[in-house]
Amino acid sequence: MAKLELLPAVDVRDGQAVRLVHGESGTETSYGSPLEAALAWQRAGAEWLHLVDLDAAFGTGDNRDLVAEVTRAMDIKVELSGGIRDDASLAKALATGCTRVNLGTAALETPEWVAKVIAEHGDKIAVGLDVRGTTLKGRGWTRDGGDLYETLERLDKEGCARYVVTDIAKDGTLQGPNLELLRNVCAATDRPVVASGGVSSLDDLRAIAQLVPLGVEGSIVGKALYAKAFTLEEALEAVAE
Ligand SMILES: O=C(O)c1ccccc1N[C@@H]1O[C@H](COP(=O)(O)O)[C@@H](O)[C@H]1O
Repeated sequence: MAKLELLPAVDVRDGQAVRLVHGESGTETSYGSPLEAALAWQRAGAEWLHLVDLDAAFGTGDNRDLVAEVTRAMDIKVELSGGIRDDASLAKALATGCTRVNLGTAALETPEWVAKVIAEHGDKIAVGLDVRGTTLKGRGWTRDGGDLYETLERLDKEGCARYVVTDIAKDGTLQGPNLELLRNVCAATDRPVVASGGVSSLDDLRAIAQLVPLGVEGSIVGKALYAKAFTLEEALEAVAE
């Protein structure tokens, strides 16, 4: 059985590595330098980094130069997201050397552009399906963007390579992942799925790893690592079993 990939997260707001609760602006807990956080995950054995420019996602400015610096400093694969919504922001993101980008709002608001960049860049493009219930959310998770399964069907037809599925109700809460949502999305698409939101324990990661045969390829881990619920080394060992 393929191993579950783990993607430790570094979310950047106002130049700092932060965690939010339910993705809500104003709930930030700060964890210092994004570069130091990213290097710490790399030293601990991460093969991937999930790097988010939260200001760009919220429309409160951006940390583009900083996330580019962090990406360039990494020897590991980087999934870059936040505010990648047009040709200029996509070109800048891809120029960092990241392995892939994750598009959120654009997939909801400018579907023609997303279809075009999927056709041009293939698996360098993932789409983030950030949901409350089955309603997609864009613009810093503040604006409704349509139905999850209708959008998934459209993106599948356009050749989208993979999806990053976040249950907003779980994100940053340490309440455990939404396994039912992950199972439902895997049943609706044959593309790989990266799970996001709610991981609180090594048992949560083992439960997500059980979904690998269904199509779950990886899991983002954020708050649990920063809150020291377990170490990244322990997490990597747990999913290697
Ligand atoms: O990751 C978060 O906590 C988060 C919170 C609120 C908004 C967005 C968040 N994350 C990432 O942002 C991108 C979406 O950015 P955009 O809509 O394309 O500008 C999404 O991929 C999430 O990874």
